[in-house]
Amino acid sequence: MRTRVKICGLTREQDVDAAVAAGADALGFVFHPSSPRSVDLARAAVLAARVPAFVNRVGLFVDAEPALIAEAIRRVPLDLIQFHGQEPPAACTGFGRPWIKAIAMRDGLDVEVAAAEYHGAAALLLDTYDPALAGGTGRRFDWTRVPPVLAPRIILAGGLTAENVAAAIARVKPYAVDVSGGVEAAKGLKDHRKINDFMQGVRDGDRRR
Ligand SMILES: O=C(O)c1ccccc1NCC(=O)[C@H](O)[C@H](O)COP(=O)(O)O
Repeated sequence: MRTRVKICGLTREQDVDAAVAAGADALGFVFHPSSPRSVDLARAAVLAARVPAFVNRVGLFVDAEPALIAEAIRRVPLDLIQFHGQEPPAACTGFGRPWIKAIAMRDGLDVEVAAAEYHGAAALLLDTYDPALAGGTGRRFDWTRVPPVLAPRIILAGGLTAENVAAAIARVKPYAVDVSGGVEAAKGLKDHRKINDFMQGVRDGDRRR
């Protein structure tokens, strides 16, 4: 199976185009005001409109008001919603879109229990826990904590780069990988060479799955 790739935190037209050209399967737009990668709805609508068919547009929220999520769906062509905060399962449904739940890999977390709790999710995005940041930490977690039985539902995130993504794929065999900081020149500004190198790393990983 080919590992899918989501590139998150896009803020510029040229970065959207570069990610699509490199073969990304999904692009993430961060609607979390305190993120350095945050975009407002008008900007996201412009960026999302550039994305061709068969590439998914993902709107990322952190404990957002339902009214804001509903407005984003009205104004921005979003294919999926990513919940990246403390949202309980009931808060993730009812928006008329498939959804991804991000799970912070804090010490002691039982991933299988979390997966059962969020059984309605299209996928679970496992990300590094940081008490000060909701996401985009740029740091990896211990990949051996991912139960192999869940791998087909997992989007692996946290500190992935062109240098480590092949090993991550060989170890975890996730459905998809998610990257933000590992393909950036600065926060919110993607480096197109890093994007291409990352995609090559994914292909290398797929040969080792
Ligand atoms: O990217 C952010 O700034 C961010 C802020 C708040 C919540 C989530 C955020 N990003 C979520 C993502 O999906 C990132 O791609 C994921 O956390 C991995 O980031 P990185 O470790 O930089 O690759």
